[in-house]
Amino acid sequence: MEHIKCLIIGSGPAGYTAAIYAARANMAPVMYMGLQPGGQLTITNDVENFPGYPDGIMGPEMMEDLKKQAARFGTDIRYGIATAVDFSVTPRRVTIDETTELTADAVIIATGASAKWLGIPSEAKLNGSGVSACAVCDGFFYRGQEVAIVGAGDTAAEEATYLANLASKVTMIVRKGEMKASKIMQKRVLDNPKIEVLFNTVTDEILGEHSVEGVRVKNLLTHETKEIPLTGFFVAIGHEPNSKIFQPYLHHDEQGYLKTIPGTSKTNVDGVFACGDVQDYTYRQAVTAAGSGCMAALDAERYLTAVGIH
Ligand SMILES: Cc1cc2nc3c(=O)[nH]c(=O)nc-3n(C[C@H](O)[C@H](O)[C@H](O)COP(=O)(O)OP(=O)(O)OC[C@H]3O[C@@H](n4cnc5c(N)ncnc54)[C@H](O)[C@@H]3O)c2cc1C
Repeated sequence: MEHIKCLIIGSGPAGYTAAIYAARANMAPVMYMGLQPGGQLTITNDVENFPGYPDGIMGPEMMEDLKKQAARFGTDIRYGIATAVDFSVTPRRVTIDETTELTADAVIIATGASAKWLGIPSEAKLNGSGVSACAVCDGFFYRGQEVAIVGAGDTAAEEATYLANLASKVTMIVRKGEMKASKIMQKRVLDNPKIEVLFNTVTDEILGEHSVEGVRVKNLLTHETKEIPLTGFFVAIGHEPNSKIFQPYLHHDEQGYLKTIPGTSKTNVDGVFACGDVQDYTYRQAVTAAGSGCMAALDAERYLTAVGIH
């Protein structure tokens, strides 16, 4: 069975940053990239808020740069998905693609979180062309334009308020007769003159051939449909952290986000570290993921030194 000193699971900004630091610290990191090599940024176009790119950069290109940088220092980057773990034994045991067993002295989990989508065909067709699951990332592109946001929780309410600072009008589409968001967030939305909330309403179809031109919504009480012209369509119905296989061993919240000791990347299991969106319900940005990837590599290096593994 192969033994690895530092195993990194996931190849988003968190995983690659951890790999750069781990490789430069002589930790011989091995990375498994998972189903989505490069992570969430490979499904977006312009990234304009990652420091160091004054003219912005395409998401896939930025992830290719990160990959090259991690490889340059010797990271062993492999295709494969971690399908099972056993963190009750030392060294920690990980199964790749249900067949390959390996052991690792330190494990860095950087498996990210996946946005939940409505699942309608027009949403998939226009994803990245006006459809987005990240208001903080993409709201800027719709300055002075009309947008819609779907969702009813705190994140949707927060993102609607964020969008209202940029867009000329925000239509918030809420399936039920009330929001799930906290009372204070609801009030903030309802008091905002730039936000119109459509209760008991669902998205029938996002309109447009090559980019979003509008949305057709349906009122569930009256069954009436109407078309609203707009250019941006945001989905804020939640994220699912990719943490299922780790949950039997690692502390997590009710949504599955892994818990780390505040101010560190340490989980409740020695030698197992978590970074990026899989442990971050709050910020979920590339730069915060990268920052926590750096923390995970440094925490792993100090752990290996402390237990005498060189
Ligand atoms: C449409 C969109 C646009 C965005 N735009 C921006 C932006 O402009 N600026 C910004 O800062 N942020 C943006 N974000 C958010 C940003 O993409 C995330 O915060 C960031 O990618 C999180 O990085 P991560 O490394 O934690 O995880 P991810 O990028 O989610 O990567 C997770 C990695 O883990 C792998 N993985 C998962 N499970 C397994 C497994 N079992 N075994 C092995 N590997 C596994 C996946 O294959 C993937 O490589 C955007 C997000 C979306 C969806």
